[in-house]
Order: sequence, then C-alpha cells, then structure tokens
Amino acid sequence: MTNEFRPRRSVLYMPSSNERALEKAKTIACDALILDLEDAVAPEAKPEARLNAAAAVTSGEYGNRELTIRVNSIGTEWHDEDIRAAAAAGPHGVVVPKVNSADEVRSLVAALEAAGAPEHTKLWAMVETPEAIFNVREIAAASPRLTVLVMGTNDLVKETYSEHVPGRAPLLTALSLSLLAARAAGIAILDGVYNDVKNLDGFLAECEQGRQFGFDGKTLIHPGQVEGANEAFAPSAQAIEDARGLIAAWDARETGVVTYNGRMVENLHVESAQRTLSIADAIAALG
Ligand SMILES: CC(C)(COP(=O)(O)OP(=O)(O)OC[C@H]1O[C@@H](n2cnc3c(N)ncnc32)[C@H](O)[C@@H]1OP(=O)(O)O)[C@@H](O)C(=O)NCCC(=O)NCCSC(=O)C[C@H](O)C(=O)O
Ligand SMILES: [Mg+2]
Repeated sequence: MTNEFRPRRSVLYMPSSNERALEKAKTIACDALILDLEDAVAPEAKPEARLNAAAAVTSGEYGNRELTIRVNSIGTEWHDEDIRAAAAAGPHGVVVPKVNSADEVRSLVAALEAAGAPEHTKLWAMVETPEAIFNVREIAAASPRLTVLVMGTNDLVKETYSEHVPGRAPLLTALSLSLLAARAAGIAILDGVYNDVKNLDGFLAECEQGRQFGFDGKTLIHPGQVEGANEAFAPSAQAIEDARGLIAAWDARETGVVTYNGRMVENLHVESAQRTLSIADAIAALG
C-alpha cells in the first residue's frame, strides 16, 4: 500500500445536471463523488452539466470527499470540451468511460496535460467493453497518472448480451482479470454499480462479494447505498482485533513459526494484517 492510499469505499455517481443532487451530495457520507457528464445526462443538458460540475469542484464545499468528473467518451462531440473544462477545474480525478487501450490512456494523459490539468488531477479509466477486458493489463500499467480502474458493469452486460443475475456469474471473468491487472500495476480498482436501488439485501450481498474479490470499494448510484458500502469495504472491528493480535503474536515469536488463534502465521500474514490496520487508520483519519 502506498502513502497515497485513500479510502474509496463508497464512490457515488450523480448526474451533474441535477442541482438538487449536487447540493445534497455535500452532506452525504461517501468517500468520493463522480460528477457525471456521460450517461446520466441528456444531450441537451450537457453544456449546463459541464458548468455545474466545474463549479462544484472549485466551490470547496464538498469537505474531504474526493471529487471527480466523468467526461463523455473519446470520439463523442462533447469529449474535448469536457476534458478542457475538467482540467481547468482541477478535480482529484477525471473519469473516462469506455477506455479500450493503453494508447488511449496515453492520449488522455497528454490531453489533460495539454489542457493544463494540475498534478493532483489523476486519470480514472473505466473498464466496460470486451476490448478493454482483453487489454486491461496494458491499460492499467499505461501511465503513472492513471491511478484508478472503474468497472462499468452495466455496459459490460450490454456489450456481452449477458444478464444481471445474483452472484454475477457472467461477469466474473471480467471482474477477475481487471482486479488482477490493477493489483499487478499497483493501482486502485472500484466495483460496478448495483441498479436495483430499493433492494438493500441484494446490494449488500454484492458489496460483500466485491470486498471478497479485493475491490477497494464500490461505485454507487443512490445515497441509500452509501452506508452499506462504507461498512462492507471497511475492516470490521473483529478484523482489526485479529490484525492487532496476529502482529503481537508475531512480534513475540521465539521461533520462525507462530500460530495465532490456532492458525499458522507467516510474514505474509503480518503484511496483510498491517494493511488492514493502515486501511482502518486511513478511514479513521477521514473524521
Ligand atoms: C436512480 C435515481 C434516478 C433515483 O432517483 P430518485 O427516484 O429521485 O431517488 P430518491 O427519490 O430516492 O432520492 C432521494 C434523495 O436523494 C437524492 N439523490 C438521489 N440520487 C442521488 C445521487 N446519485 N446523488 C446525490 N443525491 C441523490 C435525490 O435528489 C433526493 O434528494 P431530496 O429530494 O433532497 O431528498 C437517482 O438516484 C440517480 O439519478 N442516480 C444516479 C444515476 C447515475 O448517475 N447514473 C450514471 C452512472 S451509472 C453507470 O453508468 C455506471 C457505468 O457506466 C456502467 O456502465 O455500469
Ligand atoms: Mg458505462
């Protein structure tokens, strides 16, 4: 885990055309916001949404939430203007949908730099096409400015003609390959959205699955999903206690082999326990 680690348990999309949602977001306990200019915004509303998103970023009214802008995809009539506006506003991240190759990542980074994006404005690439899945390892490693992959599971289901089902069997290969690519490149990765906003049990089950997979957090579409994601992607009190106990047992060892609660402990388990405590500390530091 790097020094730049920050919690991204709950990352909430909101249409930048929806001023009420933009206002409400100032009080929602999510770790990050994606101010959307793409799918959640109708074509005729895009220019105003672009202004709203830039104003939100520069307002300083969103506390310590990480702020990102999702631009329209490469090749659309809005993309270039979105990139210029986002670069000028200087959010923590510019989220680009439907990134298909490492060359696209490098072009996006060049475009951000040409538009004068500040150093702290990172690139977040969405993985949501079959082509991206086949290229995901190269995408993830294409630039140091790319710090987060975001799964676009709605588009993946659309593009593969599969279906949204409990357990997400049709998506497991794509999720797994993307997760491996992010970890190999040492960057963060966020799970996709859960569309059925009224089905809390289904949502929590998917959060649990995402955490077990290794995702850093989940992208969300409704404020009612924030609390569940914050809990699911944070180390539980039990996990923190176990991590402390395991590290204490390791530190007190007299031989190379230790057990804690009946389980073998090796250095790699200590590193995992230290990561758990670092995540817990970073969450606590959010206040
Ligand atoms: C899904 C929704 C359309 C539901 O909207 P609505 O019926 O209005 O919800 P509620 O009445 O329950 O809302 C209660 C209050 O919460 C505010 N609200 C709702 N959603 C958000 C939000 N996302 N962020 C902030 N605030 C929100 C409402 O304004 C209400 O406030 P108040 O009146 O003051 O009480 C709606 O939730 C929505 O639009 N969600 C976001 C949809 C979106 O962004 N979609 C695009 C991203 S998903 C995607 O494309 C992923 C990827 O690309 C892929 O392919 O998978
Ligand atoms: Mg999408």
